Amino acid sequence: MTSKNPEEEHPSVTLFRQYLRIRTVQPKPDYGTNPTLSSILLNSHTDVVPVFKEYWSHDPFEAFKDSEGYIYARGAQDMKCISIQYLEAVRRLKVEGHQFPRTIHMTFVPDEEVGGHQGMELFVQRPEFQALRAGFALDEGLANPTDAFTVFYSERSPWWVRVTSTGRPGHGSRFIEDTAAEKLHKVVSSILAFREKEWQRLQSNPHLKEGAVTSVNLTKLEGGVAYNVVPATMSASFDFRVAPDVGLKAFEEQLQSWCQAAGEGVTFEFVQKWTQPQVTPTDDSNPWWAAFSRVCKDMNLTVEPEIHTVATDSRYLRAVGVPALGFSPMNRTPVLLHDHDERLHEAVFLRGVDIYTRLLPALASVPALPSES
Ligand SMILES: CSCC[C@H](NC=O)C(=O)O
Ligand SMILES: [Zn+2]
Ligand SMILES: [Zn+2]
Repeated sequence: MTSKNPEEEHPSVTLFRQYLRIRTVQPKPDYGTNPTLSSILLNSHTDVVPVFKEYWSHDPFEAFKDSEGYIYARGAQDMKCISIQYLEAVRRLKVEGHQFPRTIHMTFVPDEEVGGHQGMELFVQRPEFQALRAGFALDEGLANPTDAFTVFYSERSPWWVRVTSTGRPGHGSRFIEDTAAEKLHKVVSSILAFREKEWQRLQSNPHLKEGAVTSVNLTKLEGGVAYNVVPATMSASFDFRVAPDVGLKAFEEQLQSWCQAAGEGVTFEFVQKWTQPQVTPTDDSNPWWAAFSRVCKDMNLTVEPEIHTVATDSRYLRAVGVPALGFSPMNRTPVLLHDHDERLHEAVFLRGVDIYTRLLPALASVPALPSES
């Protein structure tokens, strides 16, 4: 059966034609990649967070470089640096004529900074994503002010919770009982007491890193219409970041009981709720980790494996079974993502290109996994 419409071409014919296009001409045959193996996905997001221009030393979209070599711009760390480092490393490897068994894909995705719902969350469900056959992914990490590099193997689950309290209204001059504010205050106290407990747990155990405990911040208070009117409803919004070892069902029950204990008419809703935390193993049973850490060792890089404190697109990749490491090759660099004067030293940037230039060949040469043979 033949077809005139190229879109209807039999997949075997397409494959045959793709094979014919690979120039396996002696004496320098380009044997190409091994497409039966899963690929390496280099992910970066292209969106950045807003700026408060008046607090910046330089225009945040000018990419000003000072006399010492610091480049100031929104996205300098988060994460336009990495997009270009990936491209530069791949370009170098191509110029040098390297070929690896595994294909390397790069994705430049939108929407990460507002949750990835229109970006990676959708993309991982698409046939185009399946077609990449990603076996392992690299995505963003964080800068590290010390000589070491942080690498993230998991992340906390963002739960954005809005607690709404209803109560008796009335004149602001009276002792009204069961007010919305009184009940909301109880919930706020319970949640801030929990926050304090987690903070103390982190402070008292030097082995615990920030990503390993649950954090919460009260980020919004809403309600009220006038000074002398007791409102019938008020709300408080919280940004919880739930550690990956926390039982999520029990945690939700805890939220429920804090609200119940505050009295009648206190409810909560989720504005963001991630429930599929995954951990990418960081031992040599994971061949991707073995390859990653071997390169770091060979390059004398000290690596500190941690749980990411913020939510990145890695969570969507891990949730569909693609192991991922969050890695931004920026040591000796203060963590300035989302901050004023976000900046990166050009030498650190260039060193990052060198690091990817070593990492990519190793990752793209990981031998066939048991599941691939
Ligand atoms: C909960 S979706 C928001 C994702 C965002 N990511 C980066 O900052 C974050 O606040 O962690
Ligand atoms: Zn980012
Ligand atoms: Zn960000």
